[in-house]
Amino acid sequence: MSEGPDGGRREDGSDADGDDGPRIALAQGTFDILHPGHLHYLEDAAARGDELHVIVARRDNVTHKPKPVCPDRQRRDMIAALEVVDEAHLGHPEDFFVPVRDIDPDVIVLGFDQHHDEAALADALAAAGIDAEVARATARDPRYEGELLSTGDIVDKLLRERDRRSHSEPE
Ligand SMILES: Cc1cc2nc3c(=O)[nH]c(=O)nc-3n(C[C@H](O)[C@H](O)[C@H](O)COP(=O)(O)O)c2cc1C
Ligand SMILES: Nc1ncnc2c1ncn2[C@@H]1O[C@H](COP(=O)(O)OP(=O)(O)OP(=O)(O)O)[C@@H](O)[C@H]1O
Repeated sequence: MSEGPDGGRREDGSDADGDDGPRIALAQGTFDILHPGHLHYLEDAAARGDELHVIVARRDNVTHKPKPVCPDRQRRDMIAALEVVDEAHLGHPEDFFVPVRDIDPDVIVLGFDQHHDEAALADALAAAGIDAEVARATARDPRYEGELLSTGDIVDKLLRERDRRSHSEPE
């Protein structure tokens, strides 16, 4: 499951796979309109390895909530530009494990509210012959009045403001 303070390295310094290469952490998500909650998640994930790779969900695969407004490549490019991210990957159209095999992570870090179940994911990884721990990041709590820590909240506020303006402007 999770890792120790040194990110799960063994006495000999090797990582979960027993090799001496960098310990790879993997995060994933939609990342439509970036906000401090995303940064918190990615910093939490990055702290669990030497390198952070991120899979950005393809729009067509986002079926559990409203689809992102920003195009796939734009969302990937924004994640790739973050200092804390070593590499951002646009997810596979059909097989979620294709990029996982390419990245070969030591730990897959789920977001604090991500709808994936750790145990189910661990079982699916084992069944696919993928050797990676599964961990869950913490949530960022609001640090100041009005901080927007959800893409959905940002969109809702934008729509409310636009609606208010359109009703207050003279005909
Ligand atoms: C291990 C793992 C691999 C994934 N691989 C892909 C993928 O290849 N393509 C994709 O479109 N989504 C992939 N996803 C799904 C999305 O990245 C993300 O988990 C899902 O859309 C929920 O994102 P949200 O927390 O931003 O709502 C993967 C998720 C996990 C946990
Ligand atoms: N406030 C937050 N604190 C920590 N992690 C967060 C926070 N908000 C989002 N995340 C994480 O960022 C990842 C990407 O989330 P996503 O792109 O769905 O953003 P979101 O703001 O949660 O979107 P939505 O509001 O549409 O659900 C997920 O793993 C999610 O858990």
